Amino acid sequence: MSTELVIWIVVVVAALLAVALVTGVVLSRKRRISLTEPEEDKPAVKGNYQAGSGVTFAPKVTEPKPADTKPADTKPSGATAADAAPADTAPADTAPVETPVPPVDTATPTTPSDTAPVEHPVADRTEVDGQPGVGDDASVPRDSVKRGFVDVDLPVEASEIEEIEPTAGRLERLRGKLSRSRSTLGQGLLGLLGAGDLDEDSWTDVEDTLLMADLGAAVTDQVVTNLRERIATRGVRTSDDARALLREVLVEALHPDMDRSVHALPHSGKPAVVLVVGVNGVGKTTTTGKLARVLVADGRSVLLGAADTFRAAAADQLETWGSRVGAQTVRGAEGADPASVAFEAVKQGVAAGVDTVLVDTAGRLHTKTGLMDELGKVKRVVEKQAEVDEVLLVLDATTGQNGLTQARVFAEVVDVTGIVLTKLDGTAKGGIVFQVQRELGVPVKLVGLGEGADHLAPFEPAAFVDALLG
Ligand SMILES: Nc1nc2c(ncn2[C@@H]2O[C@H](COP(=O)(O)OP(=O)(O)OP(=O)(O)O)[C@@H](O)[C@H]2O)c(=O)[nH]1
Repeated sequence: MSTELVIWIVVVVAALLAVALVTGVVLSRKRRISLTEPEEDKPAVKGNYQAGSGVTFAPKVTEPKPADTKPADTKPSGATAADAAPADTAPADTAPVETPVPPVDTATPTTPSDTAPVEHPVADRTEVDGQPGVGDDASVPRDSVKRGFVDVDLPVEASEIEEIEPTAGRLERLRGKLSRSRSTLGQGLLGLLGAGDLDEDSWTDVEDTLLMADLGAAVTDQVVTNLRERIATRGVRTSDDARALLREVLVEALHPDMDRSVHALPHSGKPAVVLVVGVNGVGKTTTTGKLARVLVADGRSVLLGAADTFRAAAADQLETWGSRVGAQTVRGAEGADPASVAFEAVKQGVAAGVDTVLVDTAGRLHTKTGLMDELGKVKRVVEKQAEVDEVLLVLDATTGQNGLTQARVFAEVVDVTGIVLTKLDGTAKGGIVFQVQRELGVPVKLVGLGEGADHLAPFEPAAFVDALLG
């Protein structure tokens, strides 16, 4: 073999090696590029991941109370009829419970009609804590078929409270809530009066029934005297006659002519200011929230003042109500001077031109004179900004005589202009309504008939007596 041939062989081999080397490098690069391609697809995967964060697709659901009103755009696309109603649910004294829902792909919206929902293990799980369970994929595999929208059934409570009930006729609709008082007072009295001729013992039983229902001695005297007179002059032949007479006398005792309108509308270019006062736990914050809800439903703008700086949770609770109805809440630091918070709330309300400022005050014990003086200070300080139009004293109907004692002390400190009697649903002593009005000479304007957001009713004497008599 000649030297020249050897050289050619070496050159050819070297050339082949070079070609192989270049090909190997190119193939290796190509492989790397193909690995990066899924990275470019990541936005779709990322989209799914974000959807599962709970921000966009986690409607708040509260039990047993109303949840926050969320802007419409936070509702899951493809929401069900239940979703479509305002997510305004959530009890005030309970922090709203966030219920994550399974992630829904927003990157490529589809509808159930064009893409049949595809089963997904996470969606099927009942405990939807947002984390994959054993056997689940950590995320939706990229190559899996995209799911359509998932219909999420909200708890029944949530959809029930989502619609704001009109206030007119609420007492009639909620009359069932007075069943305990009806069975003791209404049915007891009807039974006695409908039994025919009444002897002294029967009248004593009538008196006892009225006293047991917390009408108090003075109102009981008045009712019995009126009943005896009218039965004597008109006569009672049927149970319907007895019912009509009893109704007449009880309605009269409730002074139906009293002005029960809540003074919560603006005047003189300034918002109306309503102070909500009462001792701890009677339902002030709840009532403030329910009232805000009613005002907003009537088209009024409301600002809430969380002047209960004594209990931090009260401000949170009020703020929750505020967010549910779209009302701003002004609050101070825990332990701050309640008067300064009330002052600031009214100042901001005036500046913002709202219709009503509702101030929830601290529920101080009436035995603590200094603290009660503080309430007087709240009123005086607020009045530097705007007139206080209404001071609503909230009383818990289940506390009976104790509630009356509280009422007297509050009436000494501030001019109470209206009474809200709460928790009438939980007592057989609905007769407290009669007594409290007589004691204070102030009308019961609103009654609380449950913990639900719409369980606040304007007080109407005739409807109340009808509910008691069944
Ligand atoms: N059944 C029933 N419960 C009510 C009613 N009104 C309020 N409540 C409940 O009473 C409890 C106390 O209500 P709050 O509004 O926190 O009372 P508060 O007076 O603001 O209490 P403090 O902030 O401690 O002064 C809550 O569990 C309410 O849900 C009512 O009309 N009926």
